[in-house]
Amino acid sequence: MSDAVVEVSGLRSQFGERVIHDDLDLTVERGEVLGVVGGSGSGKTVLLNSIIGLKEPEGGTVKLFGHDRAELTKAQAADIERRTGILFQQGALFSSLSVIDNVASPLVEHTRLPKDVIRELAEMKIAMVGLKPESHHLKPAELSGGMRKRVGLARALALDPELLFLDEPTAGLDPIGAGAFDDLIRQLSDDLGLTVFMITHDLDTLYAITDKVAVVADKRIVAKATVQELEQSDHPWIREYFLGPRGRAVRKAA
Ligand SMILES: Nc1ncnc2c1ncn2[C@@H]1O[C@H](COP(=O)(O)OP(=O)(O)OP(=O)(O)O)[C@@H](O)[C@H]1O
Repeated sequence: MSDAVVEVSGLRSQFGERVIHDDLDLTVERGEVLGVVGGSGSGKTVLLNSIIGLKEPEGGTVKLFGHDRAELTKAQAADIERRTGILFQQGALFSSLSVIDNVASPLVEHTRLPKDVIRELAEMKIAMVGLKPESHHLKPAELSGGMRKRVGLARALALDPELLFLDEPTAGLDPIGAGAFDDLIRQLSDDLGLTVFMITHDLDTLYAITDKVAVVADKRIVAKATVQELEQSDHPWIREYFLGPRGRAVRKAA
């Protein structure tokens, strides 16, 4: 039996007349770290939004943990929300809340745990992403971009999700910060068995931590394979991406 955590079949997405996805299929297996790449405007974020329920598909089905999104009961929707963590591109932190309150917010919303337990759990998550206790009382505006991403990740992990969505997690980080963030995600996946769906433009990330890479082009997923397999692809966009100058530089360094 397949152990798919995400199953997208025949997805059609449109804005007015404009078709973004047409008959798109994608499966994400349990425990997999999947990179999602594609040209600018190819529909990666729209795909993410369709999977997490921020965009209603115009056709096809999206299943999470075996449940069709279109047929969820309220209880199932809440259960899926609890089992899913999301790190948006800009971190999407609450600017008026401190680091610890940001990380605690999903616990406050989704559990009835006592305050001190919530605090302890939030502190654990903050430590897990490599931030020091001194950061607890800082506000998002007082943090560097890399720290903000870590806080966003700690918040995404607050409810111990099985499935984590990341939208360009290393964008805006310097190469050393990005490398450290990659290592952290891989380690979390290995230690906690997390399934990761990660949109990225970062070739270093793809080579360093993904099990498979899905390529969005021509309104569908044109390939889902390892980076080594994609290097052999005949698809023009994939060839340019992996075998162009940037791809060559990354492979040389690897
Ligand atoms: N709310 C919206 N209304 C109309 N068009 C939209 C909307 N959201 C996205 N689009 C269009 O859908 C297409 C896909 O957008 P999407 O953000 O998914 O691209 P992307 O692959 O994530 O790009 P990038 O790598 O540049 O972030 C784009 O052409 C965009 O203009």
